[in-house]
Amino acid sequence: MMDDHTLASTLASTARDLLSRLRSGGLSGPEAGREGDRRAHDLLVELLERHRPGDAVLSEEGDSVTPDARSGRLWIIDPLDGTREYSDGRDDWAVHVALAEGGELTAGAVALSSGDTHGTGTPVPLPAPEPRRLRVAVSRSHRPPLVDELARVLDVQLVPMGSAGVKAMAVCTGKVDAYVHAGGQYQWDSAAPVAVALAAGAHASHLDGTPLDFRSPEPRTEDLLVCRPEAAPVLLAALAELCTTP
Ligand SMILES: Nc1ncnc2c1ncn2[C@@H]1O[C@H](COP(=O)(O)O)[C@@H](OP(=O)(O)O)[C@H]1O
Ligand SMILES: [Mg+2]
Repeated sequence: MMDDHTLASTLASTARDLLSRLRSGGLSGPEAGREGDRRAHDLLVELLERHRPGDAVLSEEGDSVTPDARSGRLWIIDPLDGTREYSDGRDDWAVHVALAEGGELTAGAVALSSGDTHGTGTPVPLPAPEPRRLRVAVSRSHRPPLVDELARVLDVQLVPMGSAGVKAMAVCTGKVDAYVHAGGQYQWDSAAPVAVALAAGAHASHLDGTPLDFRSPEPRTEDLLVCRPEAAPVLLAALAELCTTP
């Protein structure tokens, strides 16, 4: 039997490959987003039923889960993160598969459109820091005003891109130093990216530094910081200042 880390990576890669085939088969625009979301969800649910029949699943495209499921083994999946970018024919989309046990993230994988899959089974440590202006990944289409404020007070370079998984993996590969989001998101947007980033040695928390909660029955979350560990103190201090300044 595959262990949970291997299963998360295999499932994410399999759904990513399906999504890539759908698009290269000519699907585009809003129909690509709708079909991609649905087909990737159906595939992941079917594979989880086959490989982990006793486990619960929380998916962006599925139903809510019971409190019992929250205290046991719960797969938190986003079959297509960055649906807008996928529909637009861009490459900044990803598949997220994470496992939470009693609310603790214990495995996860993010499959990128490039063919790379980052997983907790084979975590790659963050590359050495580079002496440069801090780079912060930010949503293209849900850009929080707070990050423009952050760029002003800290003189950071903002790098817009789609998908929470793509942004968190950009921290893991050293393309950027941080990913900052505010204004809302869901547990399926952050669970796998956070599991992989933590395994690679990154910092992940709310913008006020409090831990993320994947046991909460409310799937909506407020904000997210994923960053290189040495960047966390300066970012958290600046964010605390901005959040208390009227
Ligand atoms: N303010 C907000 N409210 C709800 N969801 C949000 C949000 N901002 C971002 N998201 C979700 O977070 C994911 C990453 O967003 P972005 O690409 O803008 O960084 C997207 O998931 P989906 O593409 O799975 O819907 C998006 O819908
Ligand atoms: Mg998403």
